Formats: sequence, structure tokens, C-alpha cells
Amino acid sequence: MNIRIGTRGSMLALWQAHYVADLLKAGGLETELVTIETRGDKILDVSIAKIGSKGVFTEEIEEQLAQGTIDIAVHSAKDMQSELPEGFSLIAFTEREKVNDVIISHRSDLELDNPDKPLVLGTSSTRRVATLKKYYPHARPVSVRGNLQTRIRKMEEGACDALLLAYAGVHRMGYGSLILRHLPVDEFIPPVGQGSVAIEVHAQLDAQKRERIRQLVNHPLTETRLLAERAYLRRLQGGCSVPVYALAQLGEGDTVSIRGGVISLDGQERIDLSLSGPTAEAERLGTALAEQVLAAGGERILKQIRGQMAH
Ligand SMILES: NCc1[nH]cc(CCC(=O)O)c1CC(=O)O
Repeated sequence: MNIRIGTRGSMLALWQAHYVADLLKAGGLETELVTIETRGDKILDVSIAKIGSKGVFTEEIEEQLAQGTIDIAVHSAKDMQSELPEGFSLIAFTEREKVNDVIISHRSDLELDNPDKPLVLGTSSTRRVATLKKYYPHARPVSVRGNLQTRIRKMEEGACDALLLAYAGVHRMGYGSLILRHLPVDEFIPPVGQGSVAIEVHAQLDAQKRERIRQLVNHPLTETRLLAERAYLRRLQGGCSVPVYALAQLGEGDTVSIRGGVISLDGQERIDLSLSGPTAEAERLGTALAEQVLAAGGERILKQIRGQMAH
């Protein structure tokens, strides 16, 4: 069985595609990588929030899935919209890496906590900007876009003193030695799906292939967590550009707990709630948590954010 794997061309995307290819090869399948450029890769001078996050990194890849020129697509799970277009689904999630965000810099002597020292932090995520305003009010966020290597180059050229990034990508690209601080997940709750790699297919994929791929790639414990988080995101209709977040963790005896919320763009208002229950009800828990966040003021905050982002 030969599996054609579609992927974006960035180093991180290729790392992920090779990682999945290795899992498939270990199960006796043959693989072939097909690199695809997306709109999000081409447009680098505009923030993702402005391009409109919907499908910017996925559309061209989904066309090839639908045409059958590739069998599967490999994505960072956190970059996947909560609702995929008709006919597409995620059939597997790889074992999750550590989920936290980190601050990295090429300057190991950088002071992060001195309110009298200017600190310019590069990030282009609205969630990270909002969270910074709450926990690092002395830091000035600036938008730095591009793939990881590009962002690091821009930092070295002086665009910022440090970068705020997901640990997973930093580690996978071999930049672990630049990490100055691991941010605690109770302050910087990661976005839904951070640290896992997702496999997307189209309904036309042969059922036997689909099942074989799922068996070899899916990590059921990660899947439970992501199903809960993605159900939360779906109910809040959050794309990656709205600062909503959730993190599910497994507990004792087949239970899962999910903590999530929403933070206002200025970081001043934050709704943060948790729920737990049986793993078999992971999705229902995610949806229920979203309902509670909305009712506790999240609805008002989200409305305000959508109004602010429209300008
Ligand atoms: N939004 C881009 C993106 N997609 C996945 C990762 C990191 C790896 C992961 O979370 O799986 C990153 C970089 C970042 O946010 O720092």
C-alpha cells in the first residue's frame, strides 16, 4: 500500500510529514511526500487575523485530497479549523508533545521580569498578545510572522528581543537551546490542539486505507483530549485568530478534565472554567464547557472582540 502524504513546505510541516511517514513505514506501508504551497505561505506581510484565518493554510491541500492526488494531509492539529468543509475529516492525532508556550531569545542575558527594561516580544497570535498584557504588562508585543526559521532570523535582525512560541515547534526544529522560559499552562493556556499532528482525509479515500492509516498513526489518549478541546472550539466558533483556548488532561480511571476560557484583547478580562467527566463523553464535556464560558460572560467578551477585530 502506497500512501501519498500532502504537506506544506515549511521545515516544521516537513518534520511533521516525515514523522507521520515513519509511523506508516513502521507498519509496512510505503509513503511519498507531496509538498503544496498555500495562501498562508505566500502572504507574509499581513497578519493571519486580517487575511481571515479560515482555511488559509489548508484550502490548496484540501483540493488535492478531494481530487485524490494525495491520500492524506498532515497538519499541526492546532492550525485546523474546528469545523472542516463538507467531506473532510480528521482521522488521527499523533501523540502529543509538551503543550506549553515558551519564550526564546538569541540573547541569553535578556531580562524578562524587570519592569524598567524594555522588552519587545514577537508574536502574531491574538491570544498570546492578550495573555502577555495580563502577565507581562511591561512587554511590548510586536507582530512577527513567517515560519519558525524566518521569525528567528527577524529576531536576530532586531525585530524583537525575544519570541513567544509553542514549545513543540521550537523543540522539533532543534532550537531548544534558545529557550529562556517555559510558560506555565495555567497562565498561558495553549490553543486547542497544540503539540499534536493531525491527519486529514476526504470521504473518497478508500476505507481500508483509511482504517490502516488510523491504526498506525492515531494515539487514542491524545485523541480523547483533542476531541474535547475541538468540541469546545467548535461551540465557540473560534478560529485560531480569536483568543479562546482550552486544555484537556486525562485523569484517573478513564476521566478527562478540560479547562478553557476566553481572554479580552486587552488582557483585562478573562473567563476561565473547568469540567471533568468520563473519557467516553469527551466531546460532550468540551461543548458543555463552552456553554458555561459563554454564559459566564464569554459571549459578551467574544462579541466585543469580533467588533474590535472587524476594524
Ligand atoms: N501557528 C503556527 C504553528 N503551528 C504549529 C506550531 C507549533 C507546533 C504545534 O503546536 O504543533 C506553530 C508555531 C507556533 O505557534 O509557535
